[in-house]
Amino acid sequence: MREDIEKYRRMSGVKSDSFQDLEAAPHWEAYETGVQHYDADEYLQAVAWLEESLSEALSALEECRALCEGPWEDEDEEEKMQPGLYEAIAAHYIQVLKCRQQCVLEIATKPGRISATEDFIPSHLDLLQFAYNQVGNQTLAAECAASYLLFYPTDEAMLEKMKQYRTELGEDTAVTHYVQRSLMEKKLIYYAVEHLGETFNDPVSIILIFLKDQMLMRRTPKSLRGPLPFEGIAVTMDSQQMNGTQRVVFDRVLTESECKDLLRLTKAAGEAGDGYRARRSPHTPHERFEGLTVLKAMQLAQNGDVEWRDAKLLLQASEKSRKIIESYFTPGKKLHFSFTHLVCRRAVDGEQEGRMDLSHPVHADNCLLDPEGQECWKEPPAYVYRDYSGILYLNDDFQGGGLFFTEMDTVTVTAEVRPKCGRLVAFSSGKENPHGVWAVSRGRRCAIALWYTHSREHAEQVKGYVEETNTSTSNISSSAPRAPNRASKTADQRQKPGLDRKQHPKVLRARDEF
Ligand SMILES: O=C(O)CCC(=O)C(=O)O
Ligand SMILES: [Fe+2]
Repeated sequence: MREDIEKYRRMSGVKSDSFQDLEAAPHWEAYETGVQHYDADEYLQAVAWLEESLSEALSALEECRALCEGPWEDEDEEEKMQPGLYEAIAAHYIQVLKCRQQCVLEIATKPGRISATEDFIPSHLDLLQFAYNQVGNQTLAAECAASYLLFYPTDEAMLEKMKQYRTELGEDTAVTHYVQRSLMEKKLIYYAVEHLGETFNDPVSIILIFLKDQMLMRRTPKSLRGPLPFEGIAVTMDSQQMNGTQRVVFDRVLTESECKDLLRLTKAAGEAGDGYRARRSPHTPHERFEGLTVLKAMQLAQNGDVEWRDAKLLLQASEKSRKIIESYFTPGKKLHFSFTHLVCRRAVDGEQEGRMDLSHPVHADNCLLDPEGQECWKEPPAYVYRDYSGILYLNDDFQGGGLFFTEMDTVTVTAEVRPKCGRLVAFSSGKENPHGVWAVSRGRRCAIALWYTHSREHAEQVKGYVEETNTSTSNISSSAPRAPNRASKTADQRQKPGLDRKQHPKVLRARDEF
């Protein structure tokens, strides 16, 4: 392509302005220039560029929205949705609304990237608010703060700033219009979800969190969490106690004897050598990995290499965890297995002295974490279809090996979980839950790592086995007594992992174990 362009350039009559970049996104160029000035503390220039970017972004949004009016994109859907005139009109209108909502993602996607930058519009307001304040324009700073609060009405830091501005406040009318219109569209779509059997995956959930909560509160005033499908399981820590969102720790999912049986199976896993794509030490040379998939366990059982009972127990434990996580996080919405892996990490003797690394570097399970850009790119090679993650621990007789959650910076630890037999930690697989594992410095740490998806296409192919064992799942440790609540860490107890404890790679990271 470059050569072609050079060839055209050499042709007589072709001028440089004859070349037009049809993919150009002026708001992105302005945004990046604005952010560069902002980072260099050049706030006057930052303000000019960011204002330009914001107004370009809003007009790109209008253009995109205008293109949503039009014929059906999906003819199959058209056929499906033709029961009557009113229904057809409603379905068409809902499609237009969904398309318009999608536009927010389109403008927030940097040319050349697949996934959108989260909070693109609000982040303009956040930066502008600070920059205006720096250049002494409190009125405009306050306007930006007020506009930002339209997106995040309860953001404490911004509310605090608003108090400080103590000035005659206005709101940026363009942004007010944008937010109100978006809210109205979401309300209509949600009406359709509730009454017309539509489904909707909100592309931008910021306003939605607020809106959906209000709507759900009306219907289910008490708790949004579903009841657990098994007796005897304790919720030891919830999201709030873990200083995050969509995180939970359950205890007593397995009994001591079930853990023992599963640990017996891990011995076979070590021998079978089915660890992380045959790499013995995918994350650190100081530990050896041994892994066993459900399918492999079944094959080994078929060959008589392991006990059927143990292989079945692996499947039952996985299915039990799936049911618990589904009913806790997504009551009424099916979660499929996406991948299940019985994994042990064994400290290599004589390799622990002066060790600085982690057993598993900080990562998110469905996106590529970019701590510097405070982004997590939901694009391949990440396993983007993973929606929830679970880890069911089997033992605690090892040193180190705690699971920890961090902020997006990958260094500020917000919660820690000490593995032990029967403890299941579960969390949503996205950027809200970066996590890692401290070095295992002595012994062998075993757990069943579980990933789940809402997407049927990405469901793990062990369905037949699951159905076969489904009826007996409820037998495993379903009547154990409840465990006592465990004290949680408060926000001010958050710690930064010391540099002596880990390395912080600065590059984009994919989960690289398979
Ligand atoms: O074993 C653990 O505690 C976490 C492992 C993990 O995060 C992963 O495999 O993605
Ligand atoms: Fe993970």
